Amino acid sequence: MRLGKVFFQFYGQAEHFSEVAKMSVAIVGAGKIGQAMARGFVRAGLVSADRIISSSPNPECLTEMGRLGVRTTYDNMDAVKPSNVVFLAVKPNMMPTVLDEIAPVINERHLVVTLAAGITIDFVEQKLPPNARVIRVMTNTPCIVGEGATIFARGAATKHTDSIIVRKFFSSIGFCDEGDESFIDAVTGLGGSGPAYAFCAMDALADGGVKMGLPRQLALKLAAQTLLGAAKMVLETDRHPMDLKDDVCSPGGSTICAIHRLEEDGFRKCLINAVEVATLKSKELSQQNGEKTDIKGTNCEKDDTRYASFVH
Ligand SMILES: NC(=O)C1=CN([C@@H]2O[C@H](COP(=O)(O)OP(=O)(O)OC[C@H]3O[C@@H](n4cnc5c(N)ncnc54)[C@H](OP(=O)(O)O)[C@@H]3O)[C@@H](O)[C@H]2O)C=CC1
Ligand SMILES: O=C(O)[C@@H]1CCC=N1
Repeated sequence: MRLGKVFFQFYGQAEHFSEVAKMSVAIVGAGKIGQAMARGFVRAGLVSADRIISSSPNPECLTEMGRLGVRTTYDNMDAVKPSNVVFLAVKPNMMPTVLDEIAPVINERHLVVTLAAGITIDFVEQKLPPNARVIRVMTNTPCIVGEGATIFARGAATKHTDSIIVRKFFSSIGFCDEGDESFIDAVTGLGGSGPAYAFCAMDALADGGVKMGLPRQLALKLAAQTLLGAAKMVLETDRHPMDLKDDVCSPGGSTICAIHRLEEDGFRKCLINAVEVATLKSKELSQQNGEKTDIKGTNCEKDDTRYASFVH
């Protein structure tokens, strides 16, 4: 009996996995993250480019998608109607318009996957027909090279198989796990925005190398490879980062002097604050609940009183 159940689960999942390759995929919004996902899925061999159709009013974005072999359209309905999985990759303030537009054609065949920061599952469900299957995802641009970090949360009408499908998509382009929706704003502040912090760190490290006489290209390569190596050690050794840090700090050596300087200059505090303000910004988008979302109008600078208690 138990073995039968295991067999059922295995073959049930395997069937869904192979079915993903046969699915028709819409990516509504052909911008940075839409393109990164499309590239990632195609590069991973999960779906062929011709099974993806992407819509956007932006001709340059569509040209980029077209270069991947992805079909393109200016009309969201052309993308959504024939698809099984619909990724919504437009800015949060466009979500109400796009949801109103696609709602009339969404039915039980569609799995709607929303990527918009701060837009809740509840908001999307309210805009779509009853029982629409909605999954909220937060991912990041390294999915373009198969190293994304994705957490997803399921809506009320989704089934276990929908989880399997989303997991299959995002596991093909990096780490993916299911989490509570209440995590998603913090996931945005850390994982969604995090690549930007890492790119800034890399550039600054390279500047340091250049200041000390290294050629720019070599400095950048060293900075990138060093962050990659450090990340791999954390992921593969199961040791705490501070323990790994200790191995680098020779007694009386150069690294401990640099660590002292980083502490004096508030390096760790800066990163904690960055994750905090990005999370709060994402939460603020949730509170505005889409319709009133105005990214440009929001000031999350250090002197903004809304953030004053969090940014020291
Ligand atoms: N960038 C990232 O790293 C991540 C982004 N996200 C989320 O993904 C979403 C997209 O972000 P991002 O890719 O950075 O943004 P972009 O501005 O790069 O892309 C948005 C795309 O949507 C298009 N668009 C605008 N209006 C419509 C419409 N009515 N119908 C269809 N397409 C439309 C835009 O065209 P045009 O340029 O003409 O406006 C553009 O092609 C956001 O909600 C963001 O929160 C989530 C995770 C990571
Ligand atoms: O900056 C943003 O709002 C989006 C969400 C996470 C990454 N980019």
